[in-house]
Formats: sequence, C-alpha cells, structure tokens
Amino acid sequence: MILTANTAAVSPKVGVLLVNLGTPDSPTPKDVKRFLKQFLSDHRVVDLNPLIWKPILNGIILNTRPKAVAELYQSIWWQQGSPLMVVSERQKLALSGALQAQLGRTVPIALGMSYGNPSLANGIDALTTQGVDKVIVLPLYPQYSCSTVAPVFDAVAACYKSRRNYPETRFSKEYYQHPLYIEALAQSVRAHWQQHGQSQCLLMSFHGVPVRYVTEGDPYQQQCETTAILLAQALGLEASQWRLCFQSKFGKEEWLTPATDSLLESLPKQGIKSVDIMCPAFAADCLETLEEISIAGKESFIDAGGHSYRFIDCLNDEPAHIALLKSLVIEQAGHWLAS
Ligand SMILES: C=CC1=C(C)c2cc3[nH]c(cc4nc(cc5[nH]c(cc1n2)c(C)c5CCC(=O)O)C(CCC(=O)O)=C4C)c(C)c3C=C
Ligand SMILES: [Fe+2]
Ligand SMILES: [Fe+2]
Repeated sequence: MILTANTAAVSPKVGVLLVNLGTPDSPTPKDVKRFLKQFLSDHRVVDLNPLIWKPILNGIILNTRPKAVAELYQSIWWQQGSPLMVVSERQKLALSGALQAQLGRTVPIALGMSYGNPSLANGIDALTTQGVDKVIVLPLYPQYSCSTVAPVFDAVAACYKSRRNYPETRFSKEYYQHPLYIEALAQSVRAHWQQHGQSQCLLMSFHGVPVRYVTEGDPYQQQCETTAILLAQALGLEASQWRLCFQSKFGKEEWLTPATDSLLESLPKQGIKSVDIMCPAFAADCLETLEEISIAGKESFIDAGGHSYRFIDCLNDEPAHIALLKSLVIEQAGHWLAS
C-alpha cells in the first residue's frame, strides 16, 4: 500500500479580537460595584501591596464609590446601553465591513473587554468556535501603558493557560504615532473647526497614570507627548495654540501633570477664554470623556471665567478611524491573509 501525504495547504482562518477596557452592564450601583471590584483588583491597575489595598478597596471604595459613579453613568447612558459598549459594537461592525471590502472575504471579529462583559475569554471562544486558528489581538489603546495594554496580554495568556491547544496569536501593542491614527485625529479636529470655528487653544487630554509607573518604565507619558506633537504638527498649530494634559486622577499617589481639571481652572486667568478639548487616548467615548471632560470639565472652565468650551468626540466609528483599525489588522496579519 502506498501512503500519500496530504500536501494540500490548509487555509488559515484569521480572526480579530477587538479589546477595550470594559464598562458596567447597567448604570446601577450593584453592576458598577461588580465592575469596579474586578477592575480595581487587577494588580496591573493598582499595584499597591494587597495587604494594604484590599481592605481599602473592600472596606471603603466599594462601599462608597459605586453609588456616586452609578449616578455619573446614568447621566451619560444611551438608550442602547453604555456608550463604550455601543461604540465598540459599531466599531466591530464597521471594521468587519471594511475588511470584507478590502479582502473579498469575511474575517471573524469578536469583542473582548478586560473587565466586565464580554470577557476576553468569551471573545476568544467566539472566534475559535468559528474555526479561527490565527488571532490578532487589537487593544484599542493608542498609547501603551502597563495599566491598560499589559493586562490584555496577561488575560489572553491566562485564557490559553487552561487549554491543550491555542490559536497562533499576534498582539498589537501600540499605535501612538501611526500616520493613519494621527490623520484620523487631525481630520476630526478639522471637521470640528469647520463646524464650530477654531478656539484659542486645543487641549489634548490624555488619561493619567501614577508618575511612579512611568519612572518604573511605563512609556505611556512619552508616547502621549509624541502623539500630541505629531497632531499639533499635522494641524499646523504653534506652541501657544495647544496644550497636553492628563485627566482622571484616582487615589492619593502623584499622577502625571498638568492635570486637566487644574489646567481648565487656570486657563481663563491666563487670558485663554475659549478651548476645544479632545481625548486622544480613548478610542471610544465613555464615562471619562462624556461626563468628566464634556460635562464636568465644561462646568469648571466656565465657572473659572471661560466663555466657550467645546468637546471633540473620540474617533469612535468614524471612517478614518476604521481605516486605521483595518490597516493595523492587515499589518499584524502579514502573510496570514495572503493565502
Ligand atoms: C485606578 C487607577 C486607574 C488607572 C491607572 C487607569 C488608567 C486608564 N484608564 C483608561 C481608560 C478607561 N478608564 C475607565 C474607567 C475607569 N478608570 C479608573 C481608574 C484608572 N484608570 C476607574 C476607577 C474607572 C471606573 C469609573 C470610575 O470609577 O471613575 C474606562 C471605562 C469608562 C466607561 O465608560 O465605562 C476607560 C475606557 C486608560 C486609557 C488608562 C491609562 C492609559
Ligand atoms: Fe481609567
Ligand atoms: Fe476616571
């Protein structure tokens, strides 16, 4: 009997896991508490000694913060759900269409959230049950931070740990200076100016992190600065026409400065009475942009003597953003998509 080897190439099935931070299932104290507990128990996010942190988290924060934060979520919640989740679903749909149009075939895409639902493991399961054997993990954080991107890597590895086999996996780490990212940001600012006119100053408010994370090696601050400089150049702004700042301080430790809230209070006294403000570290609008920046930030600025405060939406499912995400997928896939 002659045995013939099966030489037919097995076509790889490539899938994409779109990742973001996650959000509560509903804007109730109970669901907010469950979300915060999972998120704030991650040592990558808060790396204090657990013997000190756990009693603070369980004894104080989880007994006080959920009620207050649930009210904030209620103020920005959309009819279809949490803005972060609604936008993520739209991004998934739009990216799927863009890849289909470019490649002439369907590329399975799943959402996976670092905290809350659907989990990263749910997302990977959704891909593998469709026969995917090559996964591109695309965390939607333009700038790498040990508090956001690294937990995605940890969670994917943890998910594979319990499996006999796992899909070949590529991981997109950052895209803070990708030309299509800078172009998408620039386009969104130009479109905003066209509609509303240009303010005296463009504020680029990035999410903050503790200074210690940066001194211990997190490249986040440097990457935010690079994004900001490239964007200012793309828009032809002079140094006096833009500012970088860091929002959302949490806890007692020193965080990156200048802090967005302090800056907003000080600008009117410096003669800057009109600002446009954007959040380039967020791929999707969420509590931190729609409440903290668009609502609370405006109040601080106007109370401090400012006249005009205009929030620029995140890139969300804008076509230029989807073109960037498509490009990131294709760059990661390399020869996987050739066959
Ligand atoms: C505890 C410290 C925190 C660090 C460090 C941090 C980094 C960080 N976060 C984002 C993006 C998002 N954060 C979101 C919510 C959120 N973040 C923190 C704290 C830290 N973030 C908290 C406690 C919360 C929950 C809300 C609150 O209690 O204030 C979200 C989701 C918002 C939503 O709409 O559900 C995003 C997205 C980045 C990019 C980042 C560092 C680079
Ligand atoms: Fe955060
Ligand atoms: Fe926050």
